[in-house]
Amino acid sequence: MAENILQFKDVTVEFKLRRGVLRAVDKASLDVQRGEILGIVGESGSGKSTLASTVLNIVSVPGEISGGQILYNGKDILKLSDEEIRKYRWSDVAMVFQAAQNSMNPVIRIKEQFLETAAAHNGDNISERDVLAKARRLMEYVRLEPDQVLSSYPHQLSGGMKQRTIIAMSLLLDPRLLILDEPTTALDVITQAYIMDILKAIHADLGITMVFLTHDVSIMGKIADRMAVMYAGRVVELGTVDDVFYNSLHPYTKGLIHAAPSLTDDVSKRRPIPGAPPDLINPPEGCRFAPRCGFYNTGFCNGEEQGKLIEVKPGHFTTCLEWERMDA
Ligand SMILES: Nc1ncnc2c1ncn2[C@@H]1O[C@H](COP(=O)(O)OP(=O)(O)OP(=O)(O)O)[C@@H](O)[C@H]1O
Repeated sequence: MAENILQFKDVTVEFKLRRGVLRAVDKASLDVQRGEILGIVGESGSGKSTLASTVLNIVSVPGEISGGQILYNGKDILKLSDEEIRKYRWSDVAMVFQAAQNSMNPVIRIKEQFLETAAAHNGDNISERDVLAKARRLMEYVRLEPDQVLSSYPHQLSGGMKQRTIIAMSLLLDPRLLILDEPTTALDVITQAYIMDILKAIHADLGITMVFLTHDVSIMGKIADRMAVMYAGRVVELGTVDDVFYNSLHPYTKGLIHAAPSLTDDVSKRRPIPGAPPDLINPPEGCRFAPRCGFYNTGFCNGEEQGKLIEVKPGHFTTCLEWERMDA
């Protein structure tokens, strides 16, 4: 059986807002296997980024992790001391944030950004010389010209170059798990494909575990081994990419796949999912997808769900009670 590097167990994250409590992640459970590339897909607002931020315990204010556990190599990261978590960030787990290319410090050169990262998170005190030697090697890894890029300011680089620089920086302290939040979304298709290629090469070379978050389901087949589908704060389906694509066990997954643009498909065959995701302050009882689901109220589904992922076929999980009718 595959060994888990990371486990989310019933993780709940709440934002206490004026309007009420918004539960961005609601009892999400998910295992990440050592060495795999796991994709998490879901519409904007489904809770992907919030779930990912729990891995580093950096949920943004006014959010808080109000329930569940996040286990890294079996250890509850919510119980780490400040010193332990500082070392754990970047050296065990690194994250490339959404639109990270816009968040680089504009007034310092790339090489100083590498040095600052090492200084902030590296307990073993590698010398500046070693940090820069490593930065050069990593730049080659992401197919950038080291001397030119390391002495540049962020504005001197294209969007794709900045994103590759950030991927290189995330590898500086040899993390075992890399989380990438929409790493190619702001980029053109050619640059996207190039970055995907680089990520696959890094994965093959370093055997690093990757968690890849995106709203674009069509990317999954190009990069991931397994994929999880999130809807309204919950993980509703999980399995190998092939199983989830070709034998979907949740109507939301089917909807997402049929709504996805494809370069080869006839655009007229694209079918958007009707309606909109629920308000997470007052979500519907039972299955949150029911109001948008073609199976709801057709005689056999009354909107109940299993409440958690159930393994209905080996390695393939769903929350939908009607999974057997999914081919109908
Ligand atoms: N700082 C915050 N304050 C209030 N609500 C927030 C905050 N951050 C996220 N949320 C809410 O939590 C829910 C989940 O958002 P999240 O960003 O995790 O989704 P996502 O699937 O990653 O979408 P996207 O790709 O658009 O970021 C949304 O309803 C969002 O409005």
